[in-house]
Amino acid sequence: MKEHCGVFGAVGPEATRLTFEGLKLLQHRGQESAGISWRKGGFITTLKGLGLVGEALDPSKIEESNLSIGHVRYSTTGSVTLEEAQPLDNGNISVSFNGTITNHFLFGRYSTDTEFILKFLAERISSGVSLVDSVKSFIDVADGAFSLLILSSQGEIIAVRDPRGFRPLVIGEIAETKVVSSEDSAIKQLGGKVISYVRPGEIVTLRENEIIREGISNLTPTTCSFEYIYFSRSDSEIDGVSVYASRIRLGEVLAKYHPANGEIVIPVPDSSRPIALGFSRASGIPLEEALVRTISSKRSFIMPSNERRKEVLKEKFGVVEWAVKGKKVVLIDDSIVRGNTMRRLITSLRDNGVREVHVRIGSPMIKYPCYMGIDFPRRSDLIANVGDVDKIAKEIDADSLEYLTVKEMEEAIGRTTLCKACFAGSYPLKGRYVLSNLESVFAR
Ligand SMILES: O=P(O)(O)OC[C@H]1O[C@H](OP(=O)(O)OP(=O)(O)O)[C@H](O)[C@@H]1O
Ligand SMILES: NC(=O)CC[C@H](N)C(=O)O
Ligand code: SF4
Ligand SMILES: [Mg+2]
Repeated sequence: MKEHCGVFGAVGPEATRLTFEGLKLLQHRGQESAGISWRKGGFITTLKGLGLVGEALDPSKIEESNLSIGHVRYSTTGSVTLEEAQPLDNGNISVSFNGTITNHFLFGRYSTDTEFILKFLAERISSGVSLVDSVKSFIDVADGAFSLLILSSQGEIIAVRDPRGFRPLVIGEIAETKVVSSEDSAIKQLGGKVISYVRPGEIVTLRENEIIREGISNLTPTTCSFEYIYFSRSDSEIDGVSVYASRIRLGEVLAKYHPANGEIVIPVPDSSRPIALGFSRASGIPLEEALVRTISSKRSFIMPSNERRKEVLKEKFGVVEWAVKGKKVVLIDDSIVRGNTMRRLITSLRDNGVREVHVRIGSPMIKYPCYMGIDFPRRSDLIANVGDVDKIAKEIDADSLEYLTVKEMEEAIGRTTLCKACFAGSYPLKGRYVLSNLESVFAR
């Protein structure tokens, strides 16, 4: 799957430096491109590049400013080009966003949903509507997921979270500077503190001397379960719920309802580590770090094509033969999407003399596409499509395979206000869409 993106913004002293540092701490959310916009003398400048933050942005080209937003991208629309990288600016406003505008195609032909947002707002503003009111009419018409930052040449940043709160967004402060970030771990690691998680539907205006918060949605939030399962960093809290604690509990609940007859528990690094730890503690089966992740490897799931995903996986894992040879192992991952990771790992484990592989997954089976910020837009891409659990087990060559149920996942995360569309098929969207139409609109 391709997924999310990360957004970071700052108002106050050292805004651009903090944005640059913040983006590095959100790198797990997007690895295709990175960009920063800042305001100097009433003008907006944007610097963008392809690749990781360190490759894409030369810090010596970033000017000092007290108003800045940034982005790390994992595309869900369009392609991986510099033009489509974010932030996207028109000289007047600059837009940086995490999510997918599910209905953007109903408003015209845009290369990305970000372009739609920018043009929608620009059109309202040019007809005399204020930025905040333009944002309000955007919220009225847009469907889907958006944690969105808008930097204005007038000297403010507006931060908005969609009315269902699909993606995380948090405001905080680092010394004198007000910041907004996809995840609170970035704020805390930079020495700052959280002011508040942005509430679903809320519009926050950040200026040097004030924060104005308005508008809250009365819809039940449906925050993406995958933020807890895979996407966010373990040291983040989403809306006050610890991602690490959720992952530990996913493992404990997995051990409780889906025990496995193995001699060691092996995590698939990185994101399943706390899940495997929870499973190991609850089951009493010792944990072995028998898969070693190549230090330079990227997240495979957020690569833009299946070829690139497989390339990443080829170099990603080594197996500690000493730890696994002759053993029955319980292999824990947070999710199976296309099955690339599992296929590859089980083959490697067997090549290293493993006797039995029992796979336990810390999420329910992914059967439906996502159009709310994560990039698995076609049913045919999902391994769940090959049939029932036994067929999938056969496909990945596992001796046994079990997933959590949706209820068990909710029990573990400790939150029922979650989106579960990719597991259950019912989409918490405003509009009703025919799945096969969305599949062709979002096919890339
Ligand atoms: O079934 P698949 O299509 O292979 O996708 C699922 C895998 O992708 C993710 O890992 P990823 O490599 O993206 O990142 P991680 O190192 O953070 O776990 C996820 O944690 C699974 O391991
Ligand atoms: N993952 C995301 O949040 C992607 C943002 C936006 N839909 C894009 O394609 O650039
Ligand atoms: S469909 Fe799945 S991946 Fe997409 S927002 Fe909902 S829970 Fe998250
Ligand atoms: Mg993984």
